Amino acid sequence: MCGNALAARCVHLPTQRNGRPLILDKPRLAVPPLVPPREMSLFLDLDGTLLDLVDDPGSVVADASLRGLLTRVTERLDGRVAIVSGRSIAQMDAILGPLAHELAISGSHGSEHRWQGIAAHPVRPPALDEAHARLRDFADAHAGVRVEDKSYGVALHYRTAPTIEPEVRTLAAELAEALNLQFQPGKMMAELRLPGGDKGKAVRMLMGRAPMAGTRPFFLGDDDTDEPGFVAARDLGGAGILVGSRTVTAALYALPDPASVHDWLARITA
Ligand SMILES: O=P(O)(O)OC[C@H]1O[C@H](O[C@H]2O[C@H](CO)[C@@H](O)[C@H](O)[C@H]2O)[C@H](O)[C@@H](O)[C@@H]1O
Repeated sequence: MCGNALAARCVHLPTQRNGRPLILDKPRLAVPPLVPPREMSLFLDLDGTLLDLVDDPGSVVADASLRGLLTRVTERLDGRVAIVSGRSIAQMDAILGPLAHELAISGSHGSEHRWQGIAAHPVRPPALDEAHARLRDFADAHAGVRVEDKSYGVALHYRTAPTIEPEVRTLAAELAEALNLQFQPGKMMAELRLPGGDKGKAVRMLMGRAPMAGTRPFFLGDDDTDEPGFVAARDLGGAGILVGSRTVTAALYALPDPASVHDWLARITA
Protein backbone atom coordinates (compact mmCIF):
# COMPACT_ATOMS: atom_id res chain seq x y z
CA MET A 1 0.00 0.00 0.00
CA CYS A 2 1.52 3.33 -1.06
CA GLY A 3 0.48 6.40 0.88
CA ASN A 4 2.62 6.58 3.99
CA ALA A 5 5.59 8.71 4.93
CA LEU A 6 7.83 6.51 2.81
CA ALA A 7 5.80 7.13 -0.32
CA ALA A 8 8.84 8.56 -2.08
CA ARG A 9 10.31 5.04 -2.24
CA CYS A 10 7.01 3.28 -2.82
CA VAL A 11 6.87 1.41 -6.10
CA HIS A 12 4.55 -1.43 -7.05
CA LEU A 13 6.71 -4.55 -7.21
CA PRO A 14 5.73 -8.22 -7.31
CA THR A 15 5.64 -9.64 -3.78
CA GLN A 16 5.58 -13.33 -4.70
CA ARG A 17 7.32 -15.65 -7.13
CA ASN A 18 6.14 -19.26 -7.59
CA GLY A 19 3.82 -18.80 -4.61
CA ARG A 20 6.69 -17.88 -2.26
CA PRO A 21 7.52 -14.44 -0.80
CA LEU A 22 9.92 -12.57 -3.04
CA ILE A 23 12.84 -11.08 -1.11
CA LEU A 24 14.48 -8.24 -2.99
CA ASP A 25 18.21 -8.06 -2.44
CA LYS A 26 18.36 -4.29 -2.92
CA PRO A 27 15.96 -1.50 -2.07
CA ARG A 28 14.89 0.42 -5.15
CA LEU A 29 15.38 4.01 -4.13
CA ALA A 30 14.86 7.02 -6.34
CA VAL A 31 17.51 9.53 -7.29
CA PRO A 32 17.25 12.47 -4.83
CA PRO A 33 15.28 15.48 -6.03
CA LEU A 34 16.93 18.86 -6.46
CA VAL A 35 15.65 20.77 -3.42
CA PRO A 36 15.92 24.59 -3.59
CA PRO A 37 19.26 25.41 -1.90
CA ARG A 38 17.69 28.00 0.42
CA GLU A 39 15.55 25.22 1.99
CA MET A 40 18.28 22.66 2.63
CA SER A 41 21.15 21.81 4.94
CA LEU A 42 23.61 19.13 3.88
CA PHE A 43 25.24 16.47 6.05
CA LEU A 44 27.99 14.61 4.23
CA ASP A 45 29.76 11.43 5.20
CA LEU A 46 33.37 11.18 4.03
CA ASP A 47 34.70 7.68 3.19
CA GLY A 48 32.56 5.90 0.60
CA THR A 49 30.40 8.99 0.05
CA LEU A 50 32.65 11.90 -0.92
CA LEU A 51 35.71 9.69 -1.32
CA ASP A 52 36.17 6.33 -3.02
CA LEU A 53 37.16 3.52 -0.67
CA VAL A 54 40.81 2.44 -0.90
CA ASP A 55 42.92 -0.24 0.79
CA ASP A 56 44.94 2.06 3.07
CA PRO A 57 42.79 4.40 5.22
CA GLY A 58 45.90 6.43 6.03
CA SER A 59 46.45 7.38 2.39
CA VAL A 60 43.13 9.22 1.90
CA VAL A 61 43.24 12.91 0.89
CA ALA A 62 40.57 15.15 -0.68
CA ASP A 63 41.94 16.48 -3.96
CA ALA A 64 41.67 20.08 -5.17
CA SER A 65 38.60 19.29 -7.26
CA LEU A 66 36.63 17.94 -4.27
CA ARG A 67 37.76 20.77 -2.02
CA GLY A 68 36.64 23.28 -4.65
CA LEU A 69 33.26 21.58 -5.00
CA LEU A 70 32.69 21.60 -1.24
CA THR A 71 33.66 25.26 -1.08
CA ARG A 72 31.12 26.14 -3.79
CA VAL A 73 28.35 24.10 -2.16
CA THR A 74 29.04 25.74 1.20
CA GLU A 75 28.84 29.21 -0.36
CA ARG A 76 25.61 28.31 -2.20
CA LEU A 77 24.02 27.03 1.03
CA ASP A 78 25.24 30.00 3.12
CA GLY A 79 27.34 27.73 5.34
CA ARG A 80 24.75 25.01 5.96
CA VAL A 81 27.12 22.11 5.20
CA ALA A 82 28.49 19.61 7.72
CA ILE A 83 30.90 16.73 7.36
CA VAL A 84 29.74 13.94 9.68
CA SER A 85 32.25 11.10 9.73
CA GLY A 86 33.52 8.10 11.65
CA ARG A 87 36.94 9.70 11.23
CA SER A 88 38.30 11.81 14.07
CA ILE A 89 38.36 15.58 13.65
CA ALA A 90 42.17 15.42 13.58
CA GLN A 91 41.99 12.99 10.63
CA MET A 92 39.45 15.19 8.81
CA ASP A 93 41.74 18.20 9.22
CA ALA A 94 44.47 16.21 7.49
CA ILE A 95 42.15 14.92 4.73
CA LEU A 96 40.36 18.21 3.96
CA GLY A 97 43.05 20.77 4.84
CA PRO A 98 42.06 24.38 5.73
CA LEU A 99 38.58 23.81 4.28
CA ALA A 100 37.77 21.69 7.38
CA HIS A 101 37.72 24.92 9.41
CA GLU A 102 35.08 26.48 7.12
CA LEU A 103 32.59 23.65 7.61
CA ALA A 104 30.65 22.20 10.51
CA ILE A 105 32.57 19.08 11.50
CA SER A 106 31.30 16.15 13.52
CA GLY A 107 33.81 13.36 14.02
CA SER A 108 34.21 9.93 15.63
CA HIS A 109 30.65 8.82 14.73
CA GLY A 110 28.99 11.86 16.30
CA SER A 111 31.19 11.97 19.42
CA GLU A 112 33.16 15.19 18.82
CA HIS A 113 32.17 18.44 17.13
CA ARG A 114 33.62 21.72 15.87
CA TRP A 115 31.77 24.62 14.33
CA GLN A 116 32.12 28.37 14.23
CA GLY A 117 35.17 28.28 16.50
CA ILE A 118 33.49 26.17 19.21
CA ALA A 119 34.77 22.66 19.86
CA ALA A 120 33.32 19.83 21.96
CA HIS A 121 35.67 16.95 22.74
CA PRO A 122 34.79 14.21 25.26
CA VAL A 123 37.31 12.44 27.48
CA ARG A 124 39.14 9.57 25.74
CA PRO A 125 38.40 6.30 27.59
CA PRO A 126 41.68 4.77 28.90
CA ALA A 127 40.31 1.36 27.83
CA LEU A 128 41.11 2.35 24.24
CA ASP A 129 44.81 1.90 25.02
CA GLU A 130 44.19 -1.71 26.06
CA ALA A 131 42.00 -2.21 22.98
CA HIS A 132 44.78 -0.81 20.79
CA ALA A 133 47.35 -3.21 22.26
CA ARG A 134 45.07 -6.22 21.71
CA LEU A 135 44.23 -5.24 18.13
CA ARG A 136 47.89 -4.53 17.39
CA ASP A 137 48.82 -8.05 18.58
CA PHE A 138 46.14 -9.49 16.27
CA ALA A 139 47.31 -7.42 13.28
CA ASP A 140 50.94 -8.42 13.84
CA ALA A 141 49.90 -12.07 13.63
CA HIS A 142 47.73 -11.75 10.49
CA ALA A 143 49.00 -10.56 7.11
CA GLY A 144 46.90 -7.89 5.41
CA VAL A 145 45.30 -6.59 8.63
CA ARG A 146 45.92 -2.95 9.61
CA VAL A 147 45.31 -1.04 12.83
CA GLU A 148 43.91 2.51 12.69
CA ASP A 149 44.28 4.58 15.85
CA LYS A 150 41.80 7.42 16.28
CA SER A 151 41.01 9.98 18.95
CA TYR A 152 38.02 8.04 20.29
CA GLY A 153 38.39 4.65 18.66
CA VAL A 154 40.69 1.99 17.34
CA ALA A 155 39.90 -0.05 14.24
CA LEU A 156 41.07 -3.22 12.52
CA HIS A 157 40.97 -3.02 8.72
CA TYR A 158 40.98 -6.20 6.59
CA ARG A 159 40.16 -4.96 3.06
CA THR A 160 43.21 -6.86 1.74
CA ALA A 161 42.44 -9.99 3.83
CA PRO A 162 38.63 -10.26 3.59
CA THR A 163 38.35 -13.92 4.66
CA ILE A 164 39.44 -12.96 8.16
CA GLU A 165 36.22 -11.00 8.78
CA PRO A 166 34.56 -13.52 11.18
CA GLU A 167 37.67 -13.65 13.40
CA VAL A 168 38.02 -9.87 13.46
CA ARG A 169 34.38 -9.29 14.29
CA THR A 170 34.38 -11.90 17.05
CA LEU A 171 37.49 -10.38 18.62
CA ALA A 172 36.10 -6.83 18.39
CA ALA A 173 32.75 -7.83 19.88
CA GLU A 174 34.45 -9.66 22.78
CA LEU A 175 36.79 -6.76 23.51
CA ALA A 176 33.96 -4.25 23.35
CA GLU A 177 32.07 -6.26 25.97
CA ALA A 178 35.12 -6.70 28.20
CA LEU A 179 36.32 -3.08 27.99
CA ASN A 180 32.97 -1.24 28.03
CA LEU A 181 33.52 0.14 24.55
CA GLN A 182 31.13 0.20 21.58
CA PHE A 183 31.60 -2.27 18.73
CA GLN A 184 31.19 -0.35 15.48
CA PRO A 185 31.16 -2.55 12.37
CA GLY A 186 32.16 -0.90 9.11
CA LYS A 187 33.08 -1.75 5.56
CA MET A 188 35.96 -4.24 5.79
CA MET A 189 36.72 -2.94 9.26
CA ALA A 190 35.66 -3.38 12.88
CA GLU A 191 36.10 -0.58 15.39
CA LEU A 192 36.04 -0.25 19.15
CA ARG A 193 34.94 3.23 20.10
CA LEU A 194 33.70 5.60 22.76
CA PRO A 195 30.07 4.57 23.41
CA GLY A 196 27.11 6.89 23.10
CA GLY A 197 27.57 9.16 20.10
CA ASP A 198 25.91 8.63 16.76
CA LYS A 199 25.47 10.60 13.58
CA GLY A 200 21.76 11.14 14.21
CA LYS A 201 22.57 12.99 17.42
CA ALA A 202 25.02 15.16 15.48
CA VAL A 203 22.34 16.02 12.90
CA ARG A 204 19.76 16.88 15.59
CA MET A 205 22.26 19.07 17.46
CA LEU A 206 23.33 21.04 14.39
CA MET A 207 19.76 21.39 13.12
CA GLY A 208 18.79 23.04 16.40
CA ARG A 209 21.12 25.97 15.72
CA ALA A 210 21.50 28.80 13.21
CA PRO A 211 22.01 28.76 10.31
CA MET A 212 20.65 25.21 9.86
CA ALA A 213 17.57 25.57 12.08
CA GLY A 214 14.39 25.90 10.01
CA THR A 215 15.79 24.13 6.93
CA ARG A 216 15.44 20.53 5.73
CA PRO A 217 18.40 18.22 6.42
CA PHE A 218 19.68 15.86 3.73
CA PHE A 219 22.19 13.26 4.92
CA LEU A 220 24.40 11.44 2.40
CA GLY A 221 26.14 8.27 3.57
CA ASP A 222 27.06 4.72 2.60
CA ASP A 223 27.50 2.68 5.75
CA ASP A 224 25.96 1.29 8.98
CA THR A 225 27.16 4.31 10.93
CA ASP A 226 25.12 6.60 8.63
CA GLU A 227 21.74 5.01 9.35
CA PRO A 228 21.02 7.12 12.50
CA GLY A 229 21.79 10.17 10.33
CA PHE A 230 19.23 9.02 7.74
CA VAL A 231 16.60 8.58 10.46
CA ALA A 232 17.27 12.02 11.96
CA ALA A 233 17.17 13.71 8.54
CA ARG A 234 13.85 12.06 7.73
CA ASP A 235 12.39 12.93 11.16
CA LEU A 236 13.36 16.57 10.68
CA GLY A 237 11.63 16.94 7.31
CA GLY A 238 14.47 16.00 4.99
CA ALA A 239 15.80 12.62 3.90
CA GLY A 240 18.69 10.22 3.91
CA ILE A 241 20.45 9.61 0.62
CA LEU A 242 22.15 6.22 0.46
CA VAL A 243 25.36 6.02 -1.53
CA GLY A 244 25.59 2.55 -3.04
CA SER A 245 23.12 -0.16 -2.07
CA ARG A 246 22.08 -1.87 1.15
CA THR A 247 19.36 -4.38 1.86
CA VAL A 248 17.89 -2.47 4.80
CA THR A 249 18.12 1.29 5.11
CA ALA A 250 16.23 4.30 6.45
CA ALA A 251 17.35 6.35 3.44
CA LEU A 252 14.61 7.51 1.07
CA TYR A 253 16.84 8.13 -1.96
CA ALA A 254 20.04 6.69 -3.42
CA LEU A 255 23.02 7.57 -5.57
CA PRO A 256 25.33 4.83 -6.86
CA ASP A 257 28.80 6.08 -5.92
CA PRO A 258 30.96 9.07 -4.89
CA ALA A 259 31.22 10.27 -8.51
CA SER A 260 27.44 10.58 -8.69
CA VAL A 261 27.47 12.40 -5.33
CA HIS A 262 29.90 14.93 -6.82
CA ASP A 263 27.59 15.38 -9.84
CA TRP A 264 24.55 15.88 -7.60
CA LEU A 265 26.42 18.44 -5.47
CA ALA A 266 27.57 20.25 -8.61
CA ARG A 267 23.95 20.55 -9.76
CA ILE A 268 23.10 22.24 -6.44
CA THR A 269 25.69 24.92 -7.15
CA ALA A 270 24.55 25.48 -10.75
O1 LIG B 1 31.85 7.80 8.45
P1 LIG B 1 32.84 7.70 7.34
O2 LIG B 1 33.43 9.00 6.92
O3 LIG B 1 32.32 6.90 6.17
O4 LIG B 1 34.04 6.84 7.95
C1 LIG B 1 33.85 5.44 8.17
C2 LIG B 1 35.21 4.81 8.28
O5 LIG B 1 35.90 5.15 7.06
C3 LIG B 1 37.25 4.73 6.93
O6 LIG B 1 37.25 3.34 6.63
C4 LIG B 1 36.70 3.09 5.34
O7 LIG B 1 37.47 3.78 4.35
C5 LIG B 1 38.83 3.30 4.20
C6 LIG B 1 39.53 4.21 3.20
O8 LIG B 1 38.90 4.20 1.97
C7 LIG B 1 38.78 1.84 3.77
O9 LIG B 1 40.11 1.33 3.66
C8 LIG B 1 38.02 1.02 4.81
O10 LIG B 1 37.89 -0.32 4.34
C9 LIG B 1 36.64 1.61 5.05
O11 LIG B 1 35.98 0.94 6.12
C10 LIG B 1 38.07 5.08 8.16
O12 LIG B 1 39.32 4.46 8.06
C11 LIG B 1 37.37 4.75 9.46
O13 LIG B 1 38.09 5.33 10.54
C12 LIG B 1 35.97 5.37 9.46
O14 LIG B 1 35.30 5.04 10.67
